Amino acid sequence: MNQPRPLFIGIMSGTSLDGIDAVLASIGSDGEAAIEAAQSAPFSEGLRKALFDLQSSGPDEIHRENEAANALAQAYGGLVKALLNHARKKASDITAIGAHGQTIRHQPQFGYTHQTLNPALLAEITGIDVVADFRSRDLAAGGHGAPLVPAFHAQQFQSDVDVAILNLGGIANLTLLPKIGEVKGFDCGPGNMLMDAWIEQHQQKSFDQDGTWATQGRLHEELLARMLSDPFFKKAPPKSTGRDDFHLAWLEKHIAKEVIEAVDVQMSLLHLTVLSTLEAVMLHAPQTQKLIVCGGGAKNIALMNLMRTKAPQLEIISSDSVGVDAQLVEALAFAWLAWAHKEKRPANLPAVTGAKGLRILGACYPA
Ligand SMILES: Nc1ncnc2c1ncn2[C@@H]1O[C@H](COP(=O)(O)OP(=O)(O)OP(=O)(O)O)[C@@H](O)[C@H]1O
Ligand SMILES: CC(=O)N[C@H]1[C@@H]2OC[C@@H](O2)[C@@H](O)[C@@H]1O[C@H](C)C(=O)O
Repeated sequence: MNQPRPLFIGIMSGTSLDGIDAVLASIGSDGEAAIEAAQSAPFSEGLRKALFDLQSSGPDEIHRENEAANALAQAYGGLVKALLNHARKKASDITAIGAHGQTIRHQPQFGYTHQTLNPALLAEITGIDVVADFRSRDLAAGGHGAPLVPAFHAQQFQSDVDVAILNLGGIANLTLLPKIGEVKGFDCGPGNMLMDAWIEQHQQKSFDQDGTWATQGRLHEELLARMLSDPFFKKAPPKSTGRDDFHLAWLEKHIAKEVIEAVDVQMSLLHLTVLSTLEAVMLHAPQTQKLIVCGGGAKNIALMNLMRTKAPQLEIISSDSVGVDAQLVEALAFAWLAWAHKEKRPANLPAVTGAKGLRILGACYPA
């Protein structure tokens, strides 16, 4: 009789700061992963603000960071319990949790990136082994420590055509999967983060549902051109980015002193995400036939429509249509990264991150 596949939990809270996604996944001996159950939860207002404030320096940083790390472990722990209840599983059924933590600083040029979380507390709360701190080993080997999902994408989205996977989270990142040849991947710039920040400032909404507000505006060509002139877009990979580089002050610098209707700025930001990502595909993998979009941005109808208008030669689909819920791809990737750690398999791709070689990622806090 076939042995049941081991179960892992993956937990992701990404740069959008919208909340936490958790998946329960079964993973086979070759790393083939399937979602068995999932739960998501928004951040409490207090924790969201604490994490947002930690993105830049300020008084009492060390104390505030440790408090946030504990609060995040409590929030992750609560979601793990809800997930186990929902799936009718016990802690002892789970091999390990892969927990990303919250990126509050990403400075690979100084040799560090920091994902806050108290993994020891998460192991204590759940009674399950916790694998965390996935990025630091790649950085220690000279890499960016990001993006890490390309190895998982290569496993999950293998295809008989040249395919690209685009994650549209706060930041956008691409994995280029040729039929033959090496997997490439890099961060390509802002995903939803600037659109989220702008609508929050002008409409007090956390995001532009389906891109409805953006479509009421007009594209401001000069603003778009100024934003696209940021050197990050032309930089050769390996490259990674975050809130450290793209934020409201960056946008305001490009608006300069010009008076532009807020809704036109939103439409221009929608174009920025679409054009910068498509240009990256065309520059680095012009042979691409199919683009699989995941992350919350895959749910933005206006954004997906604009992508299809600007790149009619590509088949552009959401990962939903190839069987993986677009919102859960990254959480599934962290379940897979925990599996890779437990199996002592390297999970970074040096061609993507720029590391000197393959490394086993993460550190384990036994239950
Ligand atoms: N229906 C929708 N319409 C428009 N945008 C949406 C919709 N649903 C989700 N989003 C966008 O997706 C974002 C969340 O995406 P996601 O959870 O993939 O990001 P993340 O994981 O936090 O970021 P990253 O991948 O950069 O770490 C929201 O902040 C919002 O901008
Ligand atoms: C430093 C950091 O947290 N980077 C995130 C962020 O969100 C998207 C993009 O920027 C990607 O580089 C990465 O996350 C995914 C999970 C990754 O490592 O592949």
